[in-house]
Formats: sequence, C-alpha cells, structure tokens
Amino acid sequence: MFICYGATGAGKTYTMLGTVENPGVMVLAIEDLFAKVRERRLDGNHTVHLSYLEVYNETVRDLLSPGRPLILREDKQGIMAAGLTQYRAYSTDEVVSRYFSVAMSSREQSPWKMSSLWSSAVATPLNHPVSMLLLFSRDSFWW
Ligand SMILES: Nc1ncnc2c1ncn2[C@@H]1O[C@H](COP(=O)(O)OP(=O)(O)OP(=O)(O)O)[C@@H](O)[C@H]1O
Repeated sequence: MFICYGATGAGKTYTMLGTVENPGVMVLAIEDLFAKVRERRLDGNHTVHLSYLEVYNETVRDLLSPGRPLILREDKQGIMAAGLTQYRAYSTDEVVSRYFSVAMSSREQSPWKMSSLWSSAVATPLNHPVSMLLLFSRDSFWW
C-alpha cells in the first residue's frame, strides 16, 4: 500500500506518476505486477483487476463507473464498497490510460484548480482517491 501525503507542490504527483521518461512509483509497481503475471502466465491462474474509488465529503464514489454513492459493508474479509467495479486489466498502458481518462473526466468537477491533469489521480485535502489493483489467483487474491 502507498500513501502519498504532502503540501501542494511537494511532489506527490511527480513521485507517484512521474513522466514518460522517468516513470513514478505507481507506474513502476504496475509494470512489476504485470511482469510477475507474465512470468506465471502458463499456469493460467492469475488475473489483474482494477478498481478506483474516491472518498469525497464522506461519500464513496466509483470512479470507473460514476453513479450513485457506494454503500460500505462489512464481511468476513473486512470493509468493502458494495458494487465497486472490478475492471479486468491486461497491461500497464491500459491501467495508466484508465487513470488518465478518469483524471480527464473529473478535472472539471474538482473543487481545486488542478496544477496538472494527473493531479486528480492523487489526493488533495478534499478528495481522497483510492486505486486498487487486485491480483487474483485460483485460490486467493491479494492487493
Ligand atoms: N523530484 C522531482 N524532480 C523534478 N521535478 C519535480 C520533482 N518533484 C516535483 N517536481 C515538479 O514540481 C512541481 C510540483 O510537483 P507535483 O505536481 O508533483 O506536486 P503535488 O504535491 O502533486 O502538488 P498538488 O498537491 O498541488 O497536486 C511539478 O512541476 C513537478 O514536475
């Protein structure tokens, strides 16, 4: 789990996303995850799913499928957002472009003037985006 915290302009977006020439922590971690899945592809058991939600004013929204706020429920595995989209992802580029399209669509709605397009993919004092990559294997999953 990564938590990126800091004042405006401290470098949160740069650290997490970086640039095309110098990718950030999040992009490198996603690349690493897909590399591991490719190494194990012959067993056919491993798949990667992306979820992306935002906690804003104490409501939880599904950023991959905007609509009504999600309800939080507690089950044996812990607290979960009921009905949260789990999008099957096949490559780093695909995951990054999903973040990009969410950043594009939420930019106008943000109460903060974003310093860059990517800024809506990381936390501001008012909104708290949470992205989750779930790696499923036949018997279990971890994130
Ligand atoms: N390590 C670094 N090397 C080069 N440039 C950097 C570095 N860290 C930050 N910057 C530059 O500093 C500026 C502010 O960084 P960034 O947008 O990442 O801040 P932030 O903490 O995400 O700000 P905000 O909360 O306002 O979105 C950007 O132009 C970014 O490219």
